[in-house]
Amino acid sequence: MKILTVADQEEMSRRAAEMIIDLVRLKPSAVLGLATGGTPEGTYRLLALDHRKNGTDYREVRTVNLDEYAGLKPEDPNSYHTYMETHFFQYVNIPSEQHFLPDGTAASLNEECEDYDRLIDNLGGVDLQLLGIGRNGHIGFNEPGTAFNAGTHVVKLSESTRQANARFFGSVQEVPERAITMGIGTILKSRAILLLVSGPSKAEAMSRLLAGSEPDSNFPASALISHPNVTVIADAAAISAAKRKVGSDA
Ligand SMILES: O=P(O)(O)OC[C@H]1O[C@](O)(CO)[C@@H](O)[C@@H]1O
Repeated sequence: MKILTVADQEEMSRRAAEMIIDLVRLKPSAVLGLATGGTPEGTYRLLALDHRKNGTDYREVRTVNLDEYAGLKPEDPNSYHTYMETHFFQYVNIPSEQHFLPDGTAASLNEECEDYDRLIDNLGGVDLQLLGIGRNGHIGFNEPGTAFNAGTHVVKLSESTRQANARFFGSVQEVPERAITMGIGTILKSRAILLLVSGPSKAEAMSRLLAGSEPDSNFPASALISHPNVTVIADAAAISAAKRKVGSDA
């Protein structure tokens, strides 16, 4: 796992956008695994800017998102379908039939999960998976305790995740209790993984990544240790808060 420390969230976003642009230029039909949440918003903004200014071409790109809330229709303002449209898809030229997200309203969520893993395989697998990290170390919506070989599945969201995401909804009660997420096993099949970590709220998770602990299912991001091609871009705020945490725990 390669850990790059950068000055701030803007530099983190710029480095991440550069990696994605380089990949798309090298492999125009790349399969991009995409993430939601606050962390990647700057990266999407810079990709949109680059597309407008430099014309990076996304016509052949396919995208698969990590997760979606159960029960939210694609057009719901809080769905991850809407997030992706708002922050990225509307600004670049990926044909809409090449955007894939799990359907949180499918009649059978379990079948939807199986279909989603099949879809990713049929696309030839993910070339680069973008990830954020939850305060408890979750990746996608894989909460602590998830098996590292799990495929796409339905999860019950932890209280801390619902609290953290309440800022996007009116209140914590409105945050759905369940979601569909790519499993850690699905994520680990990606050929390359780019994990973005920003801000002091990620101190606990970042300190565990820095410690390079053994894979532990209670800390989902530790699954990434076993993957041969993981880059972590962390801003100084996350790194220094993590180091302070290690110091105060010692
Ligand atoms: O980037 P944020 O908003 O801090 O969220 C971190 C992680 O939590 C999630 O939003 C899920 O709770 C992930 O999609 C994201 O990677």
